Amino acid sequence: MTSSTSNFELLRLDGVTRRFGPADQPAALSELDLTIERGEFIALLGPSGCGKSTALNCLAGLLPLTAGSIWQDDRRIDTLPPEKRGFGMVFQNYALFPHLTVRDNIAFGLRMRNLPKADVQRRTTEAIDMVQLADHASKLPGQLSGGQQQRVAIARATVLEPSLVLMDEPLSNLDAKLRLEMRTEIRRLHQSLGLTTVYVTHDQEEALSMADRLVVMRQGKVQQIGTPEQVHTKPATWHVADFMGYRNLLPLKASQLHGDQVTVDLGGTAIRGAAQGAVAQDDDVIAAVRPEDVKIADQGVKGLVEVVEYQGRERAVEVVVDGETRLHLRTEQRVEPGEQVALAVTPGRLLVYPA
Ligand SMILES: Nc1ncnc2c1ncn2[C@@H]1O[C@H](COP(=O)(O)OP(=O)(O)OP(=O)(O)O)[C@@H](O)[C@H]1O
Repeated sequence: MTSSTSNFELLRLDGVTRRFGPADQPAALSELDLTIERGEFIALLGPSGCGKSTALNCLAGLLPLTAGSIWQDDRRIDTLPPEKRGFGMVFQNYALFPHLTVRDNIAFGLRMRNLPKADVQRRTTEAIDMVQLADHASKLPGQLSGGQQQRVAIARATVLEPSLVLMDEPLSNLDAKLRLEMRTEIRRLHQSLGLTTVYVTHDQEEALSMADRLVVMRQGKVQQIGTPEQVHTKPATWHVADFMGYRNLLPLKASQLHGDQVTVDLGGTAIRGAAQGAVAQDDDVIAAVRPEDVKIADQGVKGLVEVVEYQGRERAVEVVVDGETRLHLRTEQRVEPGEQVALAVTPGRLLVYPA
């Protein structure tokens, strides 16, 4: 094995920063600290423009760092060109060789390594099957759909079993059904080949279902690093909560404190939530709760149903409390616009952030 593909125990990003403009402007990526263990599946998650691709390109060696360093164990690698890093890459527009068939595109890297012919054939066939392209193996990239081309790129990158695989929204061109299948396939491949993967997506569901740890970013900065469960149930800031599906973000006041519990007043009804960060009495706060944790009840916060959207088994309902605060909830109950309802929040599910 050459040194470029040697494996590692830890990959460490230390204060990785990348600017595209002058130093008085916010950086595209600001002081990213992250340690990745061998075998981990890491998702970089966040809204458009938050710096995910910039982070991945810095890792890949496609963008020089403005500041900081990247280490593979005790070897500094941010000064190496991309090809010396030996990483597998699947990017949105990662060009295939147009004059080579699907099979030859996938086999290319293996052949370059002078592996025995039978090995090349076996591994290539496995990779083609994995991305479900057996029927297209003899076609040229130009004869494939965008999604099929992307699958060739995934197979081509992973067939080499690189020490690190970098993927930037690799499923973005696929239809919904195939996207779900490929999620599982990529995760399976990651596991069975013992890969280490860094995966960029703006799709929280994709990140939650695939990754061991999520790095949630906003405006070039890390907001939270944690397991899917940590990020999903205990978002570090209300921005992360917003991104993780806490659609109800209510600007309220903290009326009482009891340890780490906070009482807020919503439409004349006191509700208890768990303080996330430093909250003092009478502080302005943001109370966050998911639509699925707000229920129509016999008593509770009074509101007026304004919008009802049919969504199969459930309905998405928008209720106005006190004539101004909008609450989103999901219910199997039949309700109509104009109806008065009472709402209850599932105990323990209201999170209260400093505003
Ligand atoms: N080559 C460039 N020149 C100037 N600004 C850039 C360049 N590349 C990215 N940026 C800026 O850096 C910021 C982060 O961009 P980046 O592509 O990393 O975001 P992202 O989270 O990957 O977004 P998306 O999901 O839309 O791809 C954005 O404000 C973007 O406009």
